[in-house]
Amino acid sequence: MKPIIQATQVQFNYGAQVVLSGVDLTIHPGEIIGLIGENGAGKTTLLNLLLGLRTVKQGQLTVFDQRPGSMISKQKIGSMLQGDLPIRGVTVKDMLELAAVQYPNALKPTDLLAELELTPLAKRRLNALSGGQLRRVTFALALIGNPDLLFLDEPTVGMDTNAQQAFWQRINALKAQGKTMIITSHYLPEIQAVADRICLLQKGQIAFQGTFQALQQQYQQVEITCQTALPAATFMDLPGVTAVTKTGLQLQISSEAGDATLGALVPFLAQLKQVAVKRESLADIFVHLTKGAVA
Ligand SMILES: Nc1ncnc2c1ncn2[C@@H]1O[C@H](COP(=O)(O)OP(=O)(O)OP(=O)(O)O)[C@@H](O)[C@H]1O
Repeated sequence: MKPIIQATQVQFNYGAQVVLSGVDLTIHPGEIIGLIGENGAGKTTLLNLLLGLRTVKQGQLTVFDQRPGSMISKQKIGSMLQGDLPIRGVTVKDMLELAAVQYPNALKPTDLLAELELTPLAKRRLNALSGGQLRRVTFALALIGNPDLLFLDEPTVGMDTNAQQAFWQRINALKAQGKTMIITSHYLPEIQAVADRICLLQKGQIAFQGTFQALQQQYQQVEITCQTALPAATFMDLPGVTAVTKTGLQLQISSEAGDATLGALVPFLAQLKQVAVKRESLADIFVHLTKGAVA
């Protein structure tokens, strides 16, 4: 399948500050990419390059086989960027109608408002919306052109819990329709749940690209808990073990090589009860990978 986005050795700098370097990225139709990284890692800059708002300094970047910012790619992309402030004096419905005329396959504003449960806000001026309401309207603006490709930069910031749930339901529905998305978020459980692939940017470089499962496999930190009468010392020297604590019968083993440690526990299994293994979440792994790295 032909990729929608192809980045080869992309580099970008603001003056002397290199913000992105050596970025290779291929995104296929229907994929959801979770773009994560610390503050200042270069996520928004990458989205700006993909939108043609900034120009690549070195390397190649194509979107729908075109240079970023071309008319064809503009008509196929919907974006929700940080600090997006549409014209604030107009009403929600008028804003959507103004936006709709720019796209050949636009959705009907009233239908979209109904689908996103925004009809009660249709006649409200944008400057009379709360922060979370404005974010939801900005999402509607990203969808109005019925885009094939969506860039969503920290989309749920400011949304209340109900709005966030409705947002992720909508994202799953869009995924089912085959839309392609790049989503950045600092709420990593959201990214873990929705992304087909994670792309971790560190100081402007891609430090990891792949499924969450592949990241978990690469990062073998696990916590094993169980009940046993065996002394803690039995487990200290097993492969991968970094710490062992025991309180009463309750044993906790920390390991940096989960598969190796679990394998070495097999001979003891008859003496271990209620064994539980907790693998690291995306948020845990992110902390380990970025700890001490200042962007
Ligand atoms: N207009 C600009 N002029 C100069 N430097 C900039 C400009 N915009 C961003 N930068 C710098 O580029 C780097 C990358 O910024 P970017 O906004 O892409 O990071 P980010 O990963 O999106 O961060 P965050 O998670 O905080 O949104 C940062 O060091 C930032 O200070």
